[in-house]
Amino acid sequence: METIVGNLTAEGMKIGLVVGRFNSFVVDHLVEGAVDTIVRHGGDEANITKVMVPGAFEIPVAVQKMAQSGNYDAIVAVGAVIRGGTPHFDYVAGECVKGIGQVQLQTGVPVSFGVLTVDSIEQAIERAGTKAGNKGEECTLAAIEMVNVLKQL
Ligand SMILES: Nc1c(NC[C@H](O)[C@H](O)[C@H](O)CO)[nH]c(=O)[nH]c1=O
Ligand SMILES: CC(=O)[C@@H](O)COP(=O)(O)O
Repeated sequence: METIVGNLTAEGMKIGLVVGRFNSFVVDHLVEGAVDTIVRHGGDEANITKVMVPGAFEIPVAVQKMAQSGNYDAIVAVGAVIRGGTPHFDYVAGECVKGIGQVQLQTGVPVSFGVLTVDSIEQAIERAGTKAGNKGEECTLAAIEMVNVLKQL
């Protein structure tokens, strides 16, 4: 049986980082985790292109344009959607994840989902570098691995 596994070296990779600015007090830590992960795995910070958009709803269109450019080996999307008192959360989070998934399949460019979808600020803080890890770090590792997996297919 042949098993294909992607290693976690980011050497030579050009990575797009699309950042939903909403809830920046949390998202800034996701960005830190993403950049730190790329550098710690052999990537060059000079090869990261960070794009700021207003919120999670705008992430997919920026991801799409970057993926279609052919200039990036992978794209990492980070943001934080925190549930409020109305159904708005469902629409924002739903469109974000659907759009990102569509771009990945349409372009073949690995796009990792590092957008927190949480019920409280506390849950967001826990997943932005405290007791539940850093979603920016996790999704960046996934992006790096997928670049190295897809190269072998
Ligand atoms: N409530 C959150 C938003 N809302 C803003 C939308 O993402 C979008 O920017 C606006 O509807 C204009 O099109 N965005 C988040 O990223 N996180 C939230 O909790
Ligand atoms: C995710 C959201 O859009 C949310 O933060 C908005 O809060 P609300 O539902 O109370 O308007």
